[in-house]
Amino acid sequence: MNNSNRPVRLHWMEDYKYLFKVVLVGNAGVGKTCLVRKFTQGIFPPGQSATIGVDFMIKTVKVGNDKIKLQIWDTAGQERFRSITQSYYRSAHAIVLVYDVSCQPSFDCLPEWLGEIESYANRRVLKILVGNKVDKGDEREVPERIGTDFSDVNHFDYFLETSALDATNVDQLFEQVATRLTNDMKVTDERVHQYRADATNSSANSSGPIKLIDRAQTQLNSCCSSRQ
Ligand SMILES: Nc1nc2c(ncn2[C@@H]2O[C@H](COP(=O)(O)OP(=O)(O)OP(=O)(O)O)[C@@H](O)[C@H]2O)c(=O)[nH]1
Repeated sequence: MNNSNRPVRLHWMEDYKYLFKVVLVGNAGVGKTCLVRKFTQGIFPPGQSATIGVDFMIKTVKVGNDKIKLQIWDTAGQERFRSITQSYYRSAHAIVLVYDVSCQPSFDCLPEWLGEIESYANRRVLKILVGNKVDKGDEREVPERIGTDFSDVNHFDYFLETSALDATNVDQLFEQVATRLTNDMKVTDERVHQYRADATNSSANSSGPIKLIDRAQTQLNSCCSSRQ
């Protein structure tokens, strides 16, 4: 995660540790808005209309003892909004790519969405694949195994099937996102502290403290860019 994508570290008076941006993408009608509203408001909205451009909602979750704020961006799946939604990829810490298990064409479009992610998102973004509408048992067109295989082959960090209608795995989806991002961030923070401590100790015996800190940062960047 580069500096521009580091989560906002919040002042102590705001009692949460990190704020992460999560962006949902996928074909129109796969259920992105319903997933977000189920998680943030606990409702399945009747007659949900298509999203225009982008919308966002916020929810705070607990990861261990830490409060984590998720800023969840719900993008429009319709092609005509594509240029607007692309601009939201860059600052995302996690991208949730959603298809509808009862709609084969929404699964067939996944490579196109992956192309968008590769073109516009940070290359270390957390990638989650979601097959929604599992409540539509008899109407299923995409077997779970096919979703798992696609996730593995394309190096997603996590795959699960959900239902915004009956709440299957909805909380789990966003809790996984929060947990994984928090854990990644803590590892990065520990490395930064360690390198800074090493650089400070070394500089006590050296005439070039600035260079040592620069070198530590370079090492950190190269070791942190190995994800994916
Ligand atoms: N059976 C079932 N229907 C769902 C589920 N999630 C969403 N729907 C329905 O699918 C339709 C589309 O849902 P939305 O949440 O608007 O889909 P979207 O992906 O946000 O669509 P866009 O905003 O156009 O990109 C609505 O009629 C919902 O009621 C689900 O888990 N199960």
